Amino acid sequence: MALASGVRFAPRALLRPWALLRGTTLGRTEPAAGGGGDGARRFGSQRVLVEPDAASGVAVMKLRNPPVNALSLELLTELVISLEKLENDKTFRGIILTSDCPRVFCAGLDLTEICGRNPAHCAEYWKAMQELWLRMYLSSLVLVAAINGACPAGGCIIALSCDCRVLADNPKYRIGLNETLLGIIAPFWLKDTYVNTIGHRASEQALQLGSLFPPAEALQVGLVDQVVPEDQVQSTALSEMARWLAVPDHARQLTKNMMRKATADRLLRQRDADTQNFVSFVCRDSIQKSLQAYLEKLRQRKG
Ligand SMILES: CC/C=C\C/C=C\C/C=C\CC/C=C/CC(=O)SCCNC(=O)CCNC(=O)[C@H](O)C(C)(C)COP(=O)(O)OP(=O)(O)OC[C@H]1O[C@@H](n2cnc3c(N)ncnc32)[C@H](O)[C@@H]1OP(=O)(O)O
Repeated sequence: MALASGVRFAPRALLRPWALLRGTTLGRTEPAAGGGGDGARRFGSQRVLVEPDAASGVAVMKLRNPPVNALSLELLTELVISLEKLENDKTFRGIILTSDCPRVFCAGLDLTEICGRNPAHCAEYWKAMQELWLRMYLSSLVLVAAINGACPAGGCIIALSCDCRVLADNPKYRIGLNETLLGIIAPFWLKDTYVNTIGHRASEQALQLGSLFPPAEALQVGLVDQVVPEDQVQSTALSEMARWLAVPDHARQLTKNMMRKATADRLLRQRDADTQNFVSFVCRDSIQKSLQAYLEKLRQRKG
């Protein structure tokens, strides 16, 4: 997205996301329940519901990939497209990101995308993950995460890519990077995002231990900015948004860029190497075995 200074803020898509979406409903616009004018029209895709409010310049973007909003390739792609659409529409200055699935904000990577898949698929998947992170982390819009459910691993990264996080006060809604408990390792740009948010020492501990923080601890360590009763998450996110939108866009955007560019550039410089690392790591027999075992455990603990 172009800034007043002419600096291009978010990297252009290196993917060809449209190709994935043939036959989906992306781009369809429908009236919101009880809505009337343009400002109340929804658009979106199968897995991302966008409720734009032109009057306030704020859109609510809801993840709806049941049961747990796992980041499938399709969800990643649809998120990038929806974000780009809002960024290209000068009406919008902010997005509230939340979940349409009960009790889960986002379960992180869709493990079925990297279990028993060939290297080419894993590479395509990881590039889509990189793309979403880059787009969100550098977005010129204000992004507020209204975290209304569990938020492990990749879910936490989605939340950390936002400018501000409001978490519902429910002990089951834990947030953090638990990769080590799955026998995998957070890549450097997830680690950098963590360090940028909660500092080096806290990240060192939390990453090695694979800590998932309940709300009070998440607030204490600085992973989230507010913890509020569940029925106040949306209204609090809107109040936070108002606070951020009170700042002139150009000053806030340039400051955000100043704070985040070095971290994003680090990935941009070594994107291919990062993809190769990921693919060779997750395709190892031993890693495939632990991912399979973890998925099996998730499936069995149901009911
Ligand atoms: C030397 C090193 C060099 C280089 C390193 C390079 C790269 C590094 C490598 C890898 C880094 C990769 C980064 C990974 C980040 C991630 O995001 S990994 C994913 C981690 N996610 C989790 O651990 C969450 C797991 N899920 C849960 O804990 C719970 O499901 C949750 C609390 C979210 C919700 O609980 P509940 O409501 O009770 O739901 P269920 O547990 O019953 O689940 C319902 C069905 O959903 C399936 N499912 C859950 N999570 C996932 C998932 N992440 N992917 C796919 N599927 C998932 C679950 O199996 C149930 O399915 P079923 O209905 O039984 O078929």
